[in-house]
Amino acid sequence: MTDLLIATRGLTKVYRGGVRAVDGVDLEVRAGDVYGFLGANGSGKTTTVRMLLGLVLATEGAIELFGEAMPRAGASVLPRVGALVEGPGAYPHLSGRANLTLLDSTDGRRRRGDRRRRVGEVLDQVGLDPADRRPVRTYSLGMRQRLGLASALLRRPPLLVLDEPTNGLDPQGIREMRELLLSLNREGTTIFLSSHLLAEIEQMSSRVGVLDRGRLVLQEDLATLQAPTGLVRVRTPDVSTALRLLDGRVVDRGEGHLVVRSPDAAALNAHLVARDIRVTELGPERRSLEEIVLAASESA
Ligand SMILES: Nc1ncnc2c1ncn2[C@@H]1O[C@H](COP(=O)(O)OP(=O)(O)OP(=O)(O)O)[C@@H](O)[C@H]1O
Repeated sequence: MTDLLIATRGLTKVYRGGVRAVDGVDLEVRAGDVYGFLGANGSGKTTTVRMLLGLVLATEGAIELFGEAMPRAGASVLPRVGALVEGPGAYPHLSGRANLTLLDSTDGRRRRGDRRRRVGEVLDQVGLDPADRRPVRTYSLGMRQRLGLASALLRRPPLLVLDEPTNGLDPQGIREMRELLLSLNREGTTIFLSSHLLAEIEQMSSRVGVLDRGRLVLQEDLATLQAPTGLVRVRTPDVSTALRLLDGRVVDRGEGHLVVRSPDAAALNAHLVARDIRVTELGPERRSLEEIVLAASESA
């Protein structure tokens, strides 16, 4: 499991009272991934994230972060992991800046002289005003979420583990968070993020894991999942002429469009245009993540 930044085998959590919140999960997160961990409310995402970070003890199974067994290797591994878990903790009577300064001072390996600059940089990065002196208790949920991310970034960790990072953010805040995470990923940070929002995972992730009632029902690269299906969607005002021409290859038709079996969209386009069929739009069909997730959950 060593070339993976996060690897679990048979990870299971049974809470007291018998709730099997996580059931035999094998995660594989590679360096450079934006791994979208998708699941409905209550499917076990938070429990999994907490086990990865050593905050909840697994009932069964193994966890490795950076190839080292958790929670045993926590002291050497966790400084390399930036985490944002539900309800980021901060001192409510202090400003965001003061909270981060305090946090930075607990890390003995950090140079004191750089602290001001370091703290200013991460505040800036997450879109909080470094000059803001208001106490955290006056912060909105979105501002607290940003502060939580700033704390996670303070050590410039190569791996971020984020539980629902866009919780409480407005659409503009969600977009900023997405752009920030993608830019960190481009610079080399591996990101594991949980979400119950399909669209969010579809827009951000290179790899997807889907949790359904505690079980991992799907884990695959998004590009593989959304590879062309061998079908091409054609939009044209000349549906009936096109239908006659493509007889036998049309698998579906609708108002102003056809779905055609064809391995080569460009060749199909040339064929239609050569027969004077007006094409307003044409492209390979890809399954949406929603369709993929529904199919995986149904067959599990
Ligand atoms: N401390 C606990 N004791 C008992 N059961 C728990 C505990 N924490 C979570 N559970 C149960 O475990 C299951 C999974 O919960 P978990 O919070 O991990 O899911 P989730 O996917 O993160 O959901 P959400 O998106 O709502 O946070 C749920 O049935 C929940 O009620």
